[in-house]
Amino acid sequence: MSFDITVSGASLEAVERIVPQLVTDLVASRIAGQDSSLWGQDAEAEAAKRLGWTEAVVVSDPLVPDILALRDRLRSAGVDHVVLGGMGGSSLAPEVITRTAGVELTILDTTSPGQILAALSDRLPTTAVVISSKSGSTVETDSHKRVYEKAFRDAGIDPIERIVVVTDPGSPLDVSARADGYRVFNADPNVGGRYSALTAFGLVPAGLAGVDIAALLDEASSVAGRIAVDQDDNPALILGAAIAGTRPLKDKLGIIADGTYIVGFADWAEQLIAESTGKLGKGLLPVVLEKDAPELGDNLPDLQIVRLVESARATEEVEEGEIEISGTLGAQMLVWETAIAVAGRILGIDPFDQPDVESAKEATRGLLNDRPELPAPAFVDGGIEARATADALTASGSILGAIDALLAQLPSDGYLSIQAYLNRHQLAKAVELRELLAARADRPVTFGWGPRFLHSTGQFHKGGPAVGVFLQLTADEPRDLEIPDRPFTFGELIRAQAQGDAAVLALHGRPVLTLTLTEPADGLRSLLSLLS
Ligand SMILES: O=P(O)(O)OC[C@H]1O[C@H](O)[C@H](O)[C@@H](O)[C@@H]1O
Repeated sequence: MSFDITVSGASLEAVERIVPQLVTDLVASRIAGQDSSLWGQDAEAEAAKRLGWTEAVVVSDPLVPDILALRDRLRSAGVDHVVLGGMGGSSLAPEVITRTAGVELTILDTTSPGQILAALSDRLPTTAVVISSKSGSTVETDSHKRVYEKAFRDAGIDPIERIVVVTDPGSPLDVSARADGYRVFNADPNVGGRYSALTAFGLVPAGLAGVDIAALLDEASSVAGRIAVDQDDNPALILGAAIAGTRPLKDKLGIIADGTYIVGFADWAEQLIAESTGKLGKGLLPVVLEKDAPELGDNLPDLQIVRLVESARATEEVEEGEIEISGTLGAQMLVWETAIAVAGRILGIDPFDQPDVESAKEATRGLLNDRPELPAPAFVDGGIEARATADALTASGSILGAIDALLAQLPSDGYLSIQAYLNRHQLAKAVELRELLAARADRPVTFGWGPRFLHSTGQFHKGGPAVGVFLQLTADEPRDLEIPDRPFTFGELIRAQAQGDAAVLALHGRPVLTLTLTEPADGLRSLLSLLS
């Protein structure tokens, strides 16, 4: 078992209709051969520098001994804890890889001051930090590096001994880290962030944390031959057609872990699917669902279920209308990457760009420069401040009324996105809002931690079909944290990120309700009880 897929219902019909054409067009072998003309003329220049992932397994192989040697050196220096600072493609793959292997890796893909302070005070004397950024210019990751450099120095530890950098050759981070004497791993610059799982970005943090990364590459390698051939049973062609070819298009992909040994696969797949396809008003929205999610009982015509099952089950009868997939983690990563490239061709979009991500970053920068006063809340109810992009949303003067007014804006093909700019560890229960609101909305509901999701599903929210409504949760965190040599703190940054994204969503005509928990723990408790 390296990878199995079974399709039924509308997705089976799509596979039967589309795969023969994909075979005739030699799509599989052309992807494997890095043919950049597959997505049309407008996409060709970008695709020409974004197809390196097709040979990632071979290119990455020589990295493995270097990573393992560094792991041994750090361990013999007493390191027993690895932290990763990185966003999007630079953290999501290491997350699923280490969670699946049951190996500890502390991931900082946040700007929550409380969450970062907690990491800084956790085993600092025996900690190594991986700073990962392809572009080498991501503000969150640069800030993680700055605070850890200071913390190590303050503790009398030379940061050069403890910080490892992963970046593309020639990036600003590559240049400065090499000049400072850090250990740097470079990755193939012809691979985009969300396609970088099997490159240094997935392998360095996971390998240093203790995962058997050679085995992961072997898993991917075992499926590489099958996905490169122009045949009807090529699993990447089947998956691409099944998710992107249904008629009418079922453009919400409900991904359910149901027996797979992989922990958190959908968190990784979310970025690959949403950021690759969500543009030009089109795209596939990944919705991470539990086995008993309210959406499953709603018989939603635009929801395609993808069930990740254990190996034996994939060969049994598939649940009507669903796609069932099994496979090892390495194999799944490579098949999904290829399938999304195939889906891009079917949908008529460039799967390798992310034209709308920059807009939220720009808005954030503008707010940090200009420092406008936060507008007064429309109302405060039980310690929760409410602000919205339209007065009608807050006219009721109550939290429940405002949430219902937001849900009333949902079109029949819409979705609700919950965006929690919160301390993920302290307020972990915020994820429970998803089930409660899905039961209330009768439409698909997604949940993302901010600012993490901005580098993942954020592209879809702005570039995909304009049918989303947005619930932002922010908090007045009790402690803030300076970012060394920066004119703003983490607290100011996370606030500007939420405000900046809301402003851009509003420019796209989308409704946004922002609830600020002035006492975070109490506020979340009362929100959960209000909705229960
Ligand atoms: O690895 P970095 O260059 O820091 O980028 C991290 C993330 O940043 C952006 O938001 C991109 O849209 C993502 O695709 C990328 O994974």
